[in-house]
Amino acid sequence: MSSNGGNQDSTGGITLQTVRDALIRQEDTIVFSLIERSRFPLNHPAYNASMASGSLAESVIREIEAVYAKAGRYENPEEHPFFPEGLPLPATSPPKNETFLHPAGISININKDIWSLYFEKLLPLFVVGGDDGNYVPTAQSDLTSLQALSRRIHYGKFVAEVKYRDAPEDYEPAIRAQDRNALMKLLTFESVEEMVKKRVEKKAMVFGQNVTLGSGDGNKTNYKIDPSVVSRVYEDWVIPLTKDVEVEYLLRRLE
Ligand SMILES: O=C(O)C(=O)C[C@]1(C(=O)O)C=C[C@@H](O)C=C1
Repeated sequence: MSSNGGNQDSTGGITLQTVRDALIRQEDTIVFSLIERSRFPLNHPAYNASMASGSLAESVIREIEAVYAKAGRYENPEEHPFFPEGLPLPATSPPKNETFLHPAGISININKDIWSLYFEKLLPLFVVGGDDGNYVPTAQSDLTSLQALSRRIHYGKFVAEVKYRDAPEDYEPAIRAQDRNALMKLLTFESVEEMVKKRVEKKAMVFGQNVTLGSGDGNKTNYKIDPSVVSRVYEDWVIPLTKDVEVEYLLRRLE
């Protein structure tokens, strides 16, 4: 819980409200990162797998992740690499903090799905077509967005752990039966999802409005990315994938 101001010990202080607050704070990072990415056109050659070792985006991100791995970034249970295979070990061993999460769920990593979804479905929704040749800054911007989305989606582990600890008697029968549908039902709060979708749409309006000093065009509101697209990104992918992580985590909660 380090990135959002909640440095807790193994159990202390983490509640459904604090994990939801962390998700709300992460919305800011996601919305800003998508706005920043929209500065560049699609720049398809950056992620078209035409290079021997995959796309330019992939090779840049692999190198950056290797540096991060050496620095110990992925020792934090909130961080998940996109290319975990063959990463170097941390140069110095970080202090071993006891984690809040159940050990069997820590290794869940759905970044491969997030990666293909991001490039195939999400980018074309809010980025204009075209090619301005800025491939490396584009790849860097993609990584920032991907990490923000990945952190939020994998945060489902923390949400699931809190929900389980709050009511183990509700979750245990479904976990023992390995019943995904029952778990999905138990962890779903539709009214919360509605609020999330509305709030991210509003954030996209506030953070992405074009600011001018002239008084003449005050009623011509113009956003850097379409706020309804941000809401849709949450509705169609961010929330469902967070819930998938929650279910996967809970299925392993009694191992
Ligand atoms: O806040 C929760 O309870 C969550 O599990 C997070 C979340 C979300 O992804 O925003 C997912 C499932 C719930 O239905 C509501 C919201």
